[in-house]
Amino acid sequence: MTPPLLEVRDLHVDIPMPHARLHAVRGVSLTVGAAEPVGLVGESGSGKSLTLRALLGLLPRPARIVSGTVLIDGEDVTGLPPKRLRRRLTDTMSMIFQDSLTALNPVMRVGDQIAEAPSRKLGKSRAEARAIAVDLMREVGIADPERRYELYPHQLSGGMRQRVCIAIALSTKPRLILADEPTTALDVTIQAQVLAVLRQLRQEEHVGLLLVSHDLAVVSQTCSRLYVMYAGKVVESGDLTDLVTEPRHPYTFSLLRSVPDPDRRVARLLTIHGRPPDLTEPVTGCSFAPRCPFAEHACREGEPALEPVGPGRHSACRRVDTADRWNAMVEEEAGSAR
Ligand SMILES: Nc1ncnc2c1ncn2[C@@H]1O[C@H](COP(=O)(O)OP(=O)(O)OP(=O)(O)O)[C@@H](O)[C@H]1O
Repeated sequence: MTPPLLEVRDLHVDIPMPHARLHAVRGVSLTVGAAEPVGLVGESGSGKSLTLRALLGLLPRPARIVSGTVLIDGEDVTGLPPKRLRRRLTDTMSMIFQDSLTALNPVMRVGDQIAEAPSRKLGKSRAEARAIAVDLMREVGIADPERRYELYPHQLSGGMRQRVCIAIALSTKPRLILADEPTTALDVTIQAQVLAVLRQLRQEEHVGLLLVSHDLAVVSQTCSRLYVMYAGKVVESGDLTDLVTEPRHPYTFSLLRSVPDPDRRVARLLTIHGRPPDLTEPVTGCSFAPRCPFAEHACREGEPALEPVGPGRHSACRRVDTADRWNAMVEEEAGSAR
């Protein structure tokens, strides 16, 4: 069997604080296949960005990787000397950030920023690098690329700037793009256009995608497989359609039921009360139990591991129940509260 393009095993990231240590990523494992679009979802602070940034050695200070293994095409690259490791990672992956304005150099023409990697890393002449940049601009849907090549970031709209960032990410010919909330700063129409560009890259250029978002709608439009993160851990994973139609973890269920769905018969939206646990303290029991509408006494004892719950499906819930039953319980409770 072909190994996945990227495999992460048991990644732990800590953030030393003045009087404590925040265990922000607590044993995340995931895989992304060649040309596969994979989503990483969860609410703010669940450790999605740190997971993504750790992969490219772009952790913000003072966060640091405590342990974990990264495999590319089945080869463990973690033990490579730092320079070779960096090379291997950046040859395979590039990253797109949420804020295109800070990601771009404000005093450099956008075209030159796209042409930089082809000329510096791929050894192309100025003219060749320029031609590559213009092609990339066209590929990501920037009309009139020759003219726009000359513009500075502030002269472009947010959507156009994000396209420039995608073109820069593509300029090193990566096999995988890591995208951290790439559309969060954009309005809905532009968001849809940028997501369409990412989908098209996968289909036409066979570039894999690991997309981080707090927004289930965004990942649902773009990805075929999902990892759901909560309090620094993956609590559920599986095929998008299965996971959305039949969630197997109450956190995923609650996320799905907290947004309006025109296809759903039940009208009531679920609010996830409370806050995630303080990860400077040891987690005892299921980290979601204090907020879980279905938690039992046993859920507060020992943190449940991520276990297989079906073909390609994993869930870290002791009470692997059906969404139908959960829906019925929520409706029943709503009924008795009325
Ligand atoms: N540079 C930093 N210094 C201190 N704490 C940090 C730093 N970066 C992240 N954290 C903390 O680490 C935890 C995980 O952060 P992370 O950015 O990965 O979350 P996230 O799921 O991507 O959410 P968001 O979308 O809000 O960034 C959070 O509690 C966050 O406050």
